Amino acid sequence: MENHEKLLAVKGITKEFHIGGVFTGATLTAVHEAHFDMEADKPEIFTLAGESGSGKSTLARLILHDLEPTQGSIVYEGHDVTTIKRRKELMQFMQKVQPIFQNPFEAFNPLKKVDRYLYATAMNFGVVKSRKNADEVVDNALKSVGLSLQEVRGRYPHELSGGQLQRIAVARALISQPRLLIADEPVSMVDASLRMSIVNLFKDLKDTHGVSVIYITHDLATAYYISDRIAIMLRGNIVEMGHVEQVLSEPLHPYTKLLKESVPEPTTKERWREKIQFSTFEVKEFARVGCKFTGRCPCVMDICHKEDPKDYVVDGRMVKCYLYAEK
Ligand SMILES: Nc1ncnc2c1ncn2[C@@H]1O[C@H](COP(=O)(O)OP(=O)(O)OP(=O)(O)O)[C@@H](O)[C@H]1O
Repeated sequence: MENHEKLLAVKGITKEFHIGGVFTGATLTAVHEAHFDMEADKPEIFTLAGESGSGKSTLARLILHDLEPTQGSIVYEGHDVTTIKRRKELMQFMQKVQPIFQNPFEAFNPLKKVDRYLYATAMNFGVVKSRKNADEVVDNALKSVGLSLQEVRGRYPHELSGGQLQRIAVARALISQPRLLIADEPVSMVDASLRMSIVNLFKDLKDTHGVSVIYITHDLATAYYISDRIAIMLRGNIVEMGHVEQVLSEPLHPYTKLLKESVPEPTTKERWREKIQFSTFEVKEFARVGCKFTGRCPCVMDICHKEDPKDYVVDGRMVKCYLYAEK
């Protein structure tokens, strides 16, 4: 693929799901007109954060071409991913944009030696012509995640820790030399004591290998620690987006403020507290006209019930809230 200014441009992407029965069903907008860019010449860690059901995974699946959008486009290095039809194009795209999943134990068959996955990936993407030539490629990928082929060769998943397995999953993703990793809650199933090393690994991949990462999490503490920018999602909408320091130190959207307050101060003991669940609000909030946060917002105004707020730019960050509408 050629060089382009933007690595990724998400343009007004929307995904609706039909829920319930044929006659009694409803439409749930899991992602609503999301847009953001990532620069090609400036690797970054971009976090999508928000409570459960805010649309983070749906947005990730849309970018990965795993779901078809209802509306909008996703442009990777100048190519609209949403129009990919041919397998060859899909393989070229997958080579450059790789997913990392939440549960490393599910990513590997317990009856299969883990190195086989790495060799198969090298072959499938045509990185090497034969398995005989793959040792160096596999070893290099493992070394980028702090392991080696010698340590991993011939071992089954149960012989490795969750942290090691997640590293191997990252190594596997690196074999095709991707420019973008999409990591959906990559540390939440990993033992607490090993999480920081995985989080640091993403930072290291960005700094030393120029790999950009879309990091999806509930956890604002790790988001703060590794991200360059952050987008806060609420019921399918990106409600605040900007530099992580700015958004999390001085949040503007009342929802970002609430999320921040739900997280304890990042003492080493408590920083990993995970889920922020508000699931009883979920269905009501998705169906709400106007801002989805009106039922919980301490600053709610009449206008908020009537129409979706626009994206306002305040001090270089985007915030979707009438409090910041130009007077
Ligand atoms: N295939 C589907 N059919 C119907 N509804 C779906 C489907 N996939 C997701 N949803 C709904 O879309 C909304 C957003 O879900 P999504 O998984 O993207 O949120 P999330 O922020 O990633 O949550 P979590 O952190 O719990 O994974 C939820 O209400 C979910 O139930």
